[in-house]
Amino acid sequence: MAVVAKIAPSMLSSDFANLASEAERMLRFGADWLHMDIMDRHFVPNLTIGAPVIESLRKHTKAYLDCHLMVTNPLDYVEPLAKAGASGFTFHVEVAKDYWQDLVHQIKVKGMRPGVALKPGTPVEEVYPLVEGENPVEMVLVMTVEPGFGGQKFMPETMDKVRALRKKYPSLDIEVDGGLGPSTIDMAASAGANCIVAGSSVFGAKEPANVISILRKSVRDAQQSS
Ligand SMILES: O=C(CO)[C@@H](O)[C@H](O)COP(=O)(O)O
Repeated sequence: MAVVAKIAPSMLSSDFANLASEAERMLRFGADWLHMDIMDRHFVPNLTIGAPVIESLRKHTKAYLDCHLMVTNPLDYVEPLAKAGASGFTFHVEVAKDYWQDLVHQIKVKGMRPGVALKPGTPVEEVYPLVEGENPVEMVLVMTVEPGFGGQKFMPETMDKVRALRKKYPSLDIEVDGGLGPSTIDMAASAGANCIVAGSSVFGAKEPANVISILRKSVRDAQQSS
């Protein structure tokens, strides 16, 4: 089964004081998902949002809220985020090596879609057991910058991981996040990524709808030529 292109503007680059209207604007411009960066100032050196903000946003939209947990203790967030209305729950493999099975089980029981993320320095082999296990994750998020901040430079060397994942798992959702925009998307799309997170390139554009459509076209073109 072919994987579907999903374009997910990172709301970290939005005006947080107007989150609901920013979300509505992105969906109107063609976004498939809204990417929500949850940071605890421990796993990463930045602090952003948590369940209360997801809950507030959920009151204004039915959109898929793709939550990326850059936190040291993801288990603590399962119940609150489920209650808040999160759709996807992507945790980092670096913190969950000893208990990912329980974590994935709880995420699914609470009705969310589990994903696993890995930092640029983490070997891709570390997520294989999570994709192949009895209770597998449904998406792998390959970080293409060091997690923590928007507006960083895309790291092309992370594409080896995307290529390896796509070769091994033809129907897996593979997400990339960090430094993606019109000048870098072809590298990610041709490596096999189908879920594209983009913050500054979309929110900083004069015409965000154009950027969203360029990102989608690149993924579709790469899929057709593969
Ligand atoms: O998770 C993160 C940063 O840790 C990202 O979601 C960024 O927010 C993406 O922003 P750009 O690199 O596209 O500006």
